[in-house]
Order: sequence, then structure tokens, then C-alpha cells
Amino acid sequence: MGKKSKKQKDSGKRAAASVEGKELSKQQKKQLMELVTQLLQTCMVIPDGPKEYEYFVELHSIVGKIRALQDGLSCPPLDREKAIPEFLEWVRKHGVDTSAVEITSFPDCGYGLQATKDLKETDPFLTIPRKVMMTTGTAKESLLGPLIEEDQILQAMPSVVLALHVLCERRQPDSFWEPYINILPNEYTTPLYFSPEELLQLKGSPAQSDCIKQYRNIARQYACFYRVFQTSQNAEKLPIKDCFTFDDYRWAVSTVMTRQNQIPTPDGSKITFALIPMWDMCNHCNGTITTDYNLEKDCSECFALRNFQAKEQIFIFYGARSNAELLIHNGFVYPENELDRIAIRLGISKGDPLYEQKNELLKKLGLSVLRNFYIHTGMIPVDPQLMAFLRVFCMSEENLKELNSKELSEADADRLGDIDFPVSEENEEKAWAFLQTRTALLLRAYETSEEEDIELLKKEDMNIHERLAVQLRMCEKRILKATQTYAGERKASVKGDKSETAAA
Ligand SMILES: C[S@@+](CC[C@H](N)C(=O)[O-])C[C@H]1O[C@@H](n2cnc3c(N)ncnc32)[C@H](O)[C@@H]1O
Repeated sequence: MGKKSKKQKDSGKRAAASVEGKELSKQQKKQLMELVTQLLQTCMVIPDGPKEYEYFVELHSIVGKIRALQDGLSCPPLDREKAIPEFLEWVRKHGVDTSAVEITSFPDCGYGLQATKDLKETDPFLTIPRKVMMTTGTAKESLLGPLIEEDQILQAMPSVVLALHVLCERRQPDSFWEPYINILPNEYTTPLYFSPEELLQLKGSPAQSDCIKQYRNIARQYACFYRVFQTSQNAEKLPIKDCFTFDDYRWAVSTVMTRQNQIPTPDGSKITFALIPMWDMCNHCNGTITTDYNLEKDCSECFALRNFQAKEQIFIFYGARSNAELLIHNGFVYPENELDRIAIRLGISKGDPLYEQKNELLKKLGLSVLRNFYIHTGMIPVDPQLMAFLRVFCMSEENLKELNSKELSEADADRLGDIDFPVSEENEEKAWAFLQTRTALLLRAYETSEEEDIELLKKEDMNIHERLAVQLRMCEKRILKATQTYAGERKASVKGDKSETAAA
């Protein structure tokens, strides 16, 4: 499956030669190549902190010029609604039992699956055989095969392989996966689609920098593959060779990012990336992973994560992701996210007179002197790694000497991360005071308050990108505020305990 007959391979050539609509002139092709080279050179630069946003504006402007030249060259739009009946017929023909589910449009999360009957927690509701999936394996068997064999980037990046595979199959008139591709969204809400003004809404959030890094990576990949398609003999037969637009690549990458799953290879020896038709119509909610791969039957099996009544939307759990990760990789924010967290970067200054001793102890704990930690939503925002770092950060010379002079047992290391085992009253007070101040500073980096964000979200005419950015920063502020309060309470309780002791 996925292997094309000679007839199919020839039709790939046809598709490439007759890209509907616009043909670029020689002059335009030259201009495009110059812009792609400029993009590649700009992508070589790794911007530093304060200049990062300006860098994004520059990248976005070069990409804008490329997109303008490519106007009319991208794939024609898809009509999802119209394509659903044929898609259902196709999956059923290939052995998918769709009797428990229906594809329906839901407010706020696009299409999804609705239960046609009551389902009990753990009931199986969808089984998808490998033969309908698009995988890195089917990519290797397609027209892309020779290029994958030649290109080291492709060999190391299965998601890129899958993105190019989807794009080639979208351009292939008689693709096996045509009924599946036709029900995919026309565009996504991943930050790859954000304008500089929209990205500005994330000012103060650590996610802004991650969005820029993602944009730079995808722009660089685009520029690299644009050149590969112009020069490699193994790209000659690809239906995207002469019409590889930035918009199409961004669409393909977003398709893969928002829908891919990992499955074992047929022999079970490795893990591969896959797009799983029909299963990938499920939207996300809190819970646990309930999709498994049955190697014996060679299919993906999905079970209900809770009871669902007939007519209710069936959700699955995509995995433990923060809202920033959900926005960047999945294009949505989930305010009810029980596993939300925000990254904070902490480090010991080289100017700290106890730098060496702190470094030594952190090494013993498997922590580095500068790294990202997380604070979490929920009752206890601080995890053991952060707790241990805060304690070492605020430790006295005496404590450091004592701990560095001996072999640290697992129990010693665990105690340093255990919220209920202070090193000393002084250390505890300092650690919580530090966290309280740091969260207050981080909150000040945003240009709006949580209350202002809540008001903004009441506006109905806000565009979806801005809405997502405002939702994300609102969720982040909630975590920071809760942590600030929590740290303040813990600090006060150390003092309280002290005064109690003094009174006793
Ligand atoms: C695997 S697809 C699910 C099907 C998708 N809704 C569609 O129309 O094709 C994942 C995408 O669904 C949307 N999504 C999933 N869960 C969501 C949720 N809880 N809230 C909002 N959007 C959600 C996001 O756009 C995400 O990128």
C-alpha cells in the first residue's frame, strides 16, 4: 500500500507539469530564488533576547515577499463539508467500523466526533487499520522515496517527511489518500499563521520566543527544500517540484503538527510517525491516553476515556502539554488544562561568591546552573526540581559545605526537593521570598492584567489569533499569581512557625 504503479508515477509527472493557474516568468523565478537565499541567510542568524521580535518582523517580511510572488501558485482550497460522505465511504471500504461515531462540527474546536450511542469508560469506539494511515513508511514507498534516501535532513526528521508526503499526495490527482486529504482544514491557527501584530499580543510570555523559534525553523526548512527541489535529480518527478509554495509548506507542517501520532513500525522494532484518518478528528480534553496500537491486528485502537452519552462529543487526551505547547504545536489553548504550566528560566550568577559550591551541589542533583524550570497550575505550583534549585540558590556557605562534603544519597537528594523538608528556617524563608519576587517580576513583563484580558476576551470581533494569544497570557498570569500567593503564604508560615516556636 502506498506504492504507486507506473501509471500513478507518470500521473505525478503530469501534475507537476500542469500546475493549474499561474506560471512564474523567468524573471520571477530568479527573484524567488534570490529571496529564498536571503531567507536562508537570515535563518542562519540566532537572534538574542531583546532583538528577537525585530528579527521575527524581518523574517516575516521576507516570507511576505515570497508569498506575494507565489500568489495563485498554492493548492486550490479544500471543501471539507462536501468531502465528508466520500471520506466515510472510503474508511468503511478499508475496514473502519464507524457505527459508534459521527463527524460533526462543534463550536470552538472545529470538526470532531460525536457518539451515536452511549459509551462506557474503556469501551472501544474506533479501530483504524494501518493500511489507511500515512506514515514515514508509506512516504518512503512513494515518489518521495529516492529523495529521502539521498537527504540526511529528511532521514533525521520524520515529521518533515510526513509533511512533504502529505503535500505530494495533495498534488497527486489519483492519490490513494485523496478522500482523507479532502477533509483536512484549509488553514490552521498555529503561530506559523500569526502576523507580527498578533504575535505582539504574547509580549511578556515565554511562548513568544518559542513561536519565533518555530517560525524560523519552518522558514529555514522551507528555504532548504525549495533549493533541493530545484537542484536534486531525485526531486524531478515530485508533483510539488514547480509549485512548492511557503503557504503549502506551512499548511502541510501544521497538518502534521496538529494531527500526527506515533505508532510502532510493522515489525514492532521502532516507533514511526503517522497520520491516522478518522481518529485524528477527535478533539482534546483532560484525561489519560486511551489510544493503543494492536500489533497483532496491525491497527490503532481507541477507547473511551470516560462515559459518553449518545450525541455527546467524544474527546481524547492528546498528552501532558502546557497551554503554551498546545498553542505552538496544536493551534489552540485549553483554559481548563489541568496540566498547564509555565516555564521560568533560573540561573546562578557567576558573580555569586558561592557560585562554585552551588554549581557542585546542583551537579550532584543532576541540575545545571542555568535552565528552564516549570511552575504548575493546581494546589502545589512547585515541583521537586524547582524546590531543590530554589533551596540551593539560597543556601548558606555552611549548608553548602556540609552537603558537598559527603556523598549525596538518593534520600538526601529527594529531601532537598521535598516541599515539607526545609533545609533551615532561614533558607526556607529566602527560597519562598525569592520565588514570590520572581513571579511578581514576571507578571510585570506583560502589558495587561489578567482582569484586562478577561474583558478583552468578551469582545466578539476579536480575530482568532489574537484571542488565542490573550487566552494564553491570561492562563499564564493565573499560574504566576497563584504561585506568588502560594510562595507568600509559605514564607509567612515559616515566620509563623518561628514566632510560634519563640512563643513556646
Ligand atoms: C487532531 S485535530 C482534531 C480535529 C479538528 N477539530 C478538525 O476540525 O479537523 C486537532 C485540532 O482540533 C482543534 N482542537 C482539538 N481540541 C480542542 C479543544 N479542546 N479546544 C479547541 N480546539 C481544539 C485544534 O484546532 C487542533 O489543532
